Amino acid sequence: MSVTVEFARMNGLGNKILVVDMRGRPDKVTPAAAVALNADPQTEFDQIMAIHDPKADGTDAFIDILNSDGSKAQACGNGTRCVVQALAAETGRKAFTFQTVAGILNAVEHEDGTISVDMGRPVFDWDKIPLAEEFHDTSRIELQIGPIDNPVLHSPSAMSMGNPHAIFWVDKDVMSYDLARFGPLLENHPMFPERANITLAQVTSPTSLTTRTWERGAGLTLACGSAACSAAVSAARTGRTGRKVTINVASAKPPATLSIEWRERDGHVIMTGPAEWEWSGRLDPSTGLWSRDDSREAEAQ
Ligand SMILES: N[C@H](CCC[C@H](N)C(=O)O)C(=O)O
Repeated sequence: MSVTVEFARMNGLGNKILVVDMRGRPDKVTPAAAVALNADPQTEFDQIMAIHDPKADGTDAFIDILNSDGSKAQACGNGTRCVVQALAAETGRKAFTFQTVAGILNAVEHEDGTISVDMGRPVFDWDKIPLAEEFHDTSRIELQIGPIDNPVLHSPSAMSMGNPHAIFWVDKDVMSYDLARFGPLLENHPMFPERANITLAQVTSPTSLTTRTWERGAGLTLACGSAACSAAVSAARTGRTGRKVTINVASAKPPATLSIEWRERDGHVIMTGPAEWEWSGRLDPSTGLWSRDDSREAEAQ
Protein backbone atom coordinates (compact mmCIF):
# COMPACT_ATOMS: atom_id res chain seq x y z
CA MET A 1 0.00 0.00 0.00
CA SER A 2 1.17 3.56 -0.67
CA VAL A 3 -0.49 6.98 -0.43
CA THR A 4 -2.96 7.42 -3.28
CA VAL A 5 -2.57 9.90 -6.14
CA GLU A 6 -5.00 11.66 -8.46
CA PHE A 7 -5.66 10.23 -11.88
CA ALA A 8 -7.86 11.10 -14.83
CA ARG A 9 -9.49 8.70 -17.24
CA MET A 10 -9.07 10.37 -20.65
CA ASN A 11 -8.91 9.42 -24.31
CA GLY A 12 -7.30 10.59 -27.54
CA LEU A 13 -9.56 9.54 -30.43
CA GLY A 14 -10.71 6.63 -28.27
CA ASN A 15 -7.15 5.53 -27.34
CA LYS A 16 -7.76 4.81 -23.64
CA ILE A 17 -5.40 6.76 -21.40
CA LEU A 18 -4.98 7.06 -17.63
CA VAL A 19 -3.11 10.26 -16.71
CA VAL A 20 -1.60 9.70 -13.24
CA ASP A 21 -0.18 12.57 -11.16
CA MET A 22 3.05 11.27 -9.59
CA ARG A 23 4.52 14.74 -8.95
CA GLY A 24 6.11 15.29 -5.56
CA ARG A 25 6.96 11.65 -4.90
CA PRO A 26 9.86 9.37 -5.85
CA ASP A 27 8.01 6.11 -6.57
CA LYS A 28 6.55 4.93 -9.88
CA VAL A 29 3.36 3.33 -11.11
CA THR A 30 4.29 -0.36 -10.93
CA PRO A 31 3.72 -2.88 -13.74
CA ALA A 32 1.54 -4.82 -11.26
CA ALA A 33 -0.66 -1.74 -10.72
CA ALA A 34 -0.95 -1.32 -14.49
CA VAL A 35 -2.03 -4.92 -15.00
CA ALA A 36 -4.57 -4.66 -12.13
CA LEU A 37 -6.04 -1.41 -13.49
CA ASN A 38 -6.33 -2.91 -16.96
CA ALA A 39 -8.11 -5.99 -15.61
CA ASP A 40 -10.98 -3.82 -14.32
CA PRO A 41 -13.42 -2.85 -17.14
CA GLN A 42 -13.89 0.62 -15.61
CA THR A 43 -10.18 1.47 -15.63
CA GLU A 44 -9.13 -0.67 -18.61
CA PHE A 45 -6.63 1.38 -20.63
CA ASP A 46 -4.12 1.32 -23.48
CA GLN A 47 -1.47 3.56 -21.86
CA ILE A 48 -0.77 5.10 -18.48
CA MET A 49 0.90 8.50 -18.71
CA ALA A 50 2.53 9.06 -15.30
CA ILE A 51 3.48 12.71 -14.75
CA HIS A 52 6.65 12.99 -12.61
CA ASP A 53 8.63 16.00 -11.38
CA PRO A 54 10.97 17.37 -14.07
CA LYS A 55 14.46 15.85 -14.21
CA ALA A 56 16.01 18.31 -16.68
CA ASP A 57 16.23 22.12 -16.78
CA GLY A 58 13.71 23.71 -19.11
CA THR A 59 11.21 20.85 -18.88
CA ASP A 60 7.84 20.89 -17.10
CA ALA A 61 7.61 17.21 -16.28
CA PHE A 62 9.09 13.78 -16.87
CA ILE A 63 6.52 11.40 -18.37
CA ASP A 64 6.73 7.68 -17.74
CA ILE A 65 4.61 5.62 -20.18
CA LEU A 66 3.25 2.13 -19.43
CA ASN A 67 1.33 -0.18 -21.74
CA SER A 68 -1.64 -2.18 -20.46
CA ASP A 69 0.53 -5.33 -20.15
CA GLY A 70 2.78 -3.42 -17.71
CA SER A 71 5.62 -2.94 -20.24
CA LYS A 72 7.18 0.47 -20.91
CA ALA A 73 6.63 2.53 -24.06
CA GLN A 74 9.00 5.29 -25.19
CA ALA A 75 6.34 7.37 -26.93
CA CYS A 76 2.58 7.86 -26.93
CA GLY A 77 1.16 10.60 -29.10
CA ASN A 78 -2.48 10.38 -28.02
CA GLY A 79 -1.46 10.15 -24.36
CA THR A 80 0.80 13.19 -24.65
CA ARG A 81 -2.16 15.27 -25.88
CA CYS A 82 -4.14 14.07 -22.85
CA VAL A 83 -1.31 15.18 -20.51
CA VAL A 84 -1.27 18.61 -22.18
CA GLN A 85 -5.02 19.00 -21.74
CA ALA A 86 -4.85 17.96 -18.08
CA LEU A 87 -1.97 20.34 -17.27
CA ALA A 88 -3.48 23.19 -19.30
CA ALA A 89 -6.74 22.83 -17.34
CA GLU A 90 -4.79 22.83 -14.06
CA THR A 91 -2.41 25.73 -14.78
CA GLY A 92 -4.06 27.85 -17.49
CA ARG A 93 -0.83 27.53 -19.47
CA LYS A 94 -0.85 26.58 -23.14
CA ALA A 95 2.69 25.41 -23.92
CA PHE A 96 4.63 22.60 -22.25
CA THR A 97 7.96 20.82 -22.59
CA PHE A 98 8.14 17.20 -21.49
CA GLN A 99 10.96 14.72 -21.09
CA THR A 100 10.42 11.04 -21.86
CA VAL A 101 12.94 8.20 -22.16
CA ALA A 102 12.91 8.97 -25.92
CA GLY A 103 13.81 12.66 -25.51
CA ILE A 104 12.24 16.10 -25.20
CA LEU A 105 8.74 16.84 -26.53
CA ASN A 106 7.22 20.28 -26.99
CA ALA A 107 3.45 20.64 -27.07
CA VAL A 108 0.88 23.41 -27.28
CA GLU A 109 -2.88 23.66 -26.77
CA HIS A 110 -4.63 25.81 -29.41
CA GLU A 111 -7.61 28.17 -28.99
CA ASP A 112 -10.00 25.56 -30.44
CA GLY A 113 -8.89 23.00 -27.83
CA THR A 114 -6.88 20.84 -30.25
CA ILE A 115 -3.33 20.06 -29.22
CA SER A 116 -0.13 19.87 -31.27
CA VAL A 117 2.77 17.73 -30.12
CA ASP A 118 6.22 17.94 -31.67
CA MET A 119 7.04 14.22 -31.68
CA GLY A 120 10.66 14.83 -32.72
CA ARG A 121 12.54 13.29 -35.64
CA PRO A 122 11.84 9.80 -37.00
CA VAL A 123 14.68 7.29 -36.98
CA PHE A 124 15.21 4.96 -39.96
CA ASP A 125 18.45 3.09 -39.08
CA TRP A 126 17.70 -0.64 -38.89
CA ASP A 127 19.65 -1.13 -35.65
CA LYS A 128 17.98 1.82 -33.93
CA ILE A 129 14.36 0.87 -34.78
CA PRO A 130 15.47 -1.86 -33.87
CA LEU A 131 15.29 -4.67 -36.46
CA ALA A 132 17.05 -8.00 -36.06
CA GLU A 133 18.45 -7.94 -39.61
CA GLU A 134 20.46 -5.33 -41.43
CA PHE A 135 18.47 -3.39 -44.03
CA HIS A 136 20.09 -0.57 -45.97
CA ASP A 137 16.63 0.74 -46.87
CA THR A 138 14.05 0.34 -44.10
CA SER A 139 11.28 1.98 -46.14
CA ARG A 140 10.45 -1.50 -47.48
CA ILE A 141 11.73 -4.45 -45.49
CA GLU A 142 11.39 -8.14 -46.26
CA LEU A 143 8.69 -9.48 -43.99
CA GLN A 144 5.44 -11.19 -44.87
CA ILE A 145 2.57 -13.06 -43.35
CA GLY A 146 0.17 -15.56 -44.90
CA PRO A 147 0.84 -18.04 -47.73
CA ILE A 148 4.37 -17.68 -49.17
CA ASP A 149 3.16 -17.25 -52.75
CA ASN A 150 0.22 -15.01 -51.84
CA PRO A 151 1.00 -13.10 -48.61
CA VAL A 152 -1.82 -11.26 -46.85
CA LEU A 153 0.55 -8.55 -45.64
CA HIS A 154 4.11 -7.91 -46.81
CA SER A 155 7.01 -5.47 -47.24
CA PRO A 156 6.25 -2.98 -44.46
CA SER A 157 7.98 0.34 -43.94
CA ALA A 158 9.82 0.26 -40.61
CA MET A 159 10.84 3.22 -38.43
CA SER A 160 11.07 4.51 -34.90
CA MET A 161 9.02 7.45 -33.68
CA GLY A 162 10.73 7.00 -30.31
CA ASN A 163 9.06 3.56 -30.34
CA PRO A 164 9.21 0.86 -33.03
CA HIS A 165 6.63 0.81 -35.84
CA ALA A 166 5.94 -1.31 -38.92
CA ILE A 167 3.53 0.09 -41.50
CA PHE A 168 1.91 -2.38 -43.90
CA TRP A 169 0.48 -0.75 -47.04
CA VAL A 170 -2.89 -2.15 -48.06
CA ASP A 171 -5.25 -1.31 -50.90
CA LYS A 172 -8.43 -2.62 -49.30
CA ASP A 173 -10.41 -1.32 -46.32
CA VAL A 174 -8.14 -1.63 -43.24
CA MET A 175 -11.11 -3.01 -41.27
CA SER A 176 -11.37 -5.98 -43.63
CA TYR A 177 -8.11 -7.53 -42.29
CA ASP A 178 -8.02 -9.89 -39.34
CA LEU A 179 -5.61 -7.71 -37.37
CA ALA A 180 -6.55 -9.41 -34.09
CA ARG A 181 -5.03 -12.56 -35.58
CA PHE A 182 -2.01 -11.13 -37.43
CA GLY A 183 -1.22 -8.41 -34.87
CA PRO A 184 0.25 -10.62 -32.13
CA LEU A 185 2.29 -12.65 -34.66
CA LEU A 186 3.80 -9.51 -36.17
CA GLU A 187 4.27 -7.66 -32.85
CA ASN A 188 6.35 -10.60 -31.60
CA HIS A 189 8.03 -11.49 -34.91
CA PRO A 190 11.78 -12.27 -34.56
CA MET A 191 12.43 -9.33 -36.89
CA PHE A 192 11.56 -7.00 -33.98
CA PRO A 193 13.82 -7.68 -30.96
CA GLU A 194 11.90 -5.07 -28.90
CA ARG A 195 8.56 -6.05 -30.48
CA ALA A 196 6.75 -3.46 -32.63
CA ASN A 197 3.52 -1.55 -33.12
CA ILE A 198 1.81 -2.90 -36.25
CA THR A 199 -0.23 -0.61 -38.50
CA LEU A 200 -2.29 -1.16 -41.63
CA ALA A 201 -2.36 1.97 -43.80
CA GLN A 202 -4.37 2.71 -46.91
CA VAL A 203 -3.51 5.76 -49.00
CA THR A 204 -6.80 7.47 -49.88
CA SER A 205 -5.43 10.62 -51.61
CA PRO A 206 -2.11 12.49 -51.93
CA THR A 207 -2.98 14.14 -48.62
CA SER A 208 -4.83 11.46 -46.67
CA LEU A 209 -4.42 7.99 -45.18
CA THR A 210 -6.60 5.62 -43.23
CA THR A 211 -4.88 3.63 -40.47
CA ARG A 212 -5.63 0.86 -38.00
CA THR A 213 -3.12 -0.29 -35.38
CA TRP A 214 -2.25 -3.30 -33.27
CA GLU A 215 -0.23 -1.79 -30.43
CA ARG A 216 2.79 -3.41 -28.83
CA GLY A 217 1.87 -4.24 -25.26
CA ALA A 218 -1.75 -3.14 -25.63
CA GLY A 219 -3.26 -5.00 -28.62
CA LEU A 220 -6.05 -3.65 -30.82
CA THR A 221 -6.71 -0.04 -29.86
CA LEU A 222 -9.15 2.51 -31.19
CA ALA A 223 -6.29 4.83 -32.20
CA CYS A 224 -2.52 5.23 -31.93
CA GLY A 225 -0.87 8.64 -32.36
CA SER A 226 2.74 7.56 -32.85
CA ALA A 227 1.52 5.01 -35.43
CA ALA A 228 -0.35 7.77 -37.26
CA CYS A 229 2.90 9.80 -37.28
CA SER A 230 4.83 6.78 -38.53
CA ALA A 231 2.29 6.09 -41.28
CA ALA A 232 2.45 9.75 -42.40
CA VAL A 233 6.26 9.83 -42.43
CA SER A 234 6.50 6.45 -44.18
CA ALA A 235 3.94 7.53 -46.81
CA ALA A 236 5.95 10.66 -47.58
CA ARG A 237 9.24 8.78 -47.47
CA THR A 238 8.03 6.27 -50.05
CA GLY A 239 6.48 8.93 -52.31
CA ARG A 240 2.90 7.85 -51.56
CA THR A 241 1.84 11.29 -50.22
CA GLY A 242 3.25 14.73 -49.49
CA ARG A 243 4.66 15.70 -46.06
CA LYS A 244 1.36 17.01 -44.69
CA VAL A 245 -1.51 14.54 -44.36
CA THR A 246 -4.79 13.92 -42.62
CA ILE A 247 -4.98 10.53 -40.95
CA ASN A 248 -8.43 8.97 -40.70
CA VAL A 249 -8.15 6.68 -37.72
CA ALA A 250 -10.47 3.89 -38.85
CA SER A 251 -11.48 2.59 -35.44
CA ALA A 252 -11.54 5.96 -33.58
CA LYS A 253 -14.72 6.58 -31.58
CA PRO A 254 -16.34 8.83 -32.75
CA PRO A 255 -14.68 8.71 -36.20
CA ALA A 256 -11.95 11.32 -36.13
CA THR A 257 -8.78 12.54 -37.74
CA LEU A 258 -5.26 13.58 -36.82
CA SER A 259 -3.25 16.11 -38.83
CA ILE A 260 0.37 15.18 -39.25
CA GLU A 261 3.13 17.28 -40.75
CA TRP A 262 6.66 15.98 -41.32
CA ARG A 263 8.23 19.42 -41.24
CA GLU A 264 10.58 20.18 -44.12
CA ARG A 265 12.83 22.62 -42.25
CA ASP A 266 13.96 20.42 -39.36
CA GLY A 267 12.50 16.95 -40.03
CA HIS A 268 10.32 17.05 -36.90
CA VAL A 269 6.89 15.41 -36.91
CA ILE A 270 4.03 17.58 -35.66
CA MET A 271 0.82 15.78 -34.67
CA THR A 272 -2.38 17.76 -34.06
CA GLY A 273 -5.63 16.39 -32.66
CA PRO A 274 -8.09 16.35 -29.76
CA ALA A 275 -8.02 14.95 -26.22
CA GLU A 276 -11.00 14.25 -23.98
CA TRP A 277 -11.35 14.08 -20.19
CA GLU A 278 -13.88 11.44 -18.99
CA TRP A 279 -13.66 11.22 -15.18
CA SER A 280 -11.20 11.48 -12.31
CA GLY A 281 -10.31 9.44 -9.24
CA ARG A 282 -7.52 8.37 -6.93
CA LEU A 283 -5.35 5.29 -7.19
CA ASP A 284 -2.60 3.49 -5.37
CA PRO A 285 0.38 3.42 -7.75
CA SER A 286 1.80 0.27 -6.17
CA THR A 287 -1.33 -1.91 -6.29
CA GLY A 288 -3.70 -0.20 -8.76
CA LEU A 289 -6.54 -0.05 -6.20
CA TRP A 290 -8.66 2.94 -7.17
CA SER A 291 -11.75 4.98 -6.33
CA ARG A 292 -13.75 7.46 -8.33
CA ASP A 293 -14.01 11.15 -7.40
CA ASP A 294 -17.19 12.67 -8.80
CA SER A 295 -16.62 16.20 -7.46
CA ARG A 296 -15.23 17.42 -10.79
CA GLU A 297 -18.33 16.19 -12.65
CA ALA A 298 -20.48 17.94 -10.01
CA GLU A 299 -18.48 21.17 -10.53
CA ALA A 300 -18.96 20.92 -14.29
CA GLN A 301 -22.78 20.79 -13.95
N1 LIG B 1 -1.11 4.85 -28.12
C1 LIG B 1 0.18 5.41 -28.31
C2 LIG B 1 1.28 4.51 -28.70
C3 LIG B 1 1.63 3.51 -27.70
C4 LIG B 1 2.82 2.75 -28.14
C5 LIG B 1 3.04 1.54 -27.34
N2 LIG B 1 2.04 0.53 -27.57
C6 LIG B 1 4.44 1.00 -27.52
O1 LIG B 1 5.25 1.55 -28.30
O2 LIG B 1 4.75 0.03 -26.84
C7 LIG B 1 0.16 6.60 -29.20
O3 LIG B 1 -0.86 7.24 -29.28
O4 LIG B 1 1.20 6.94 -29.77
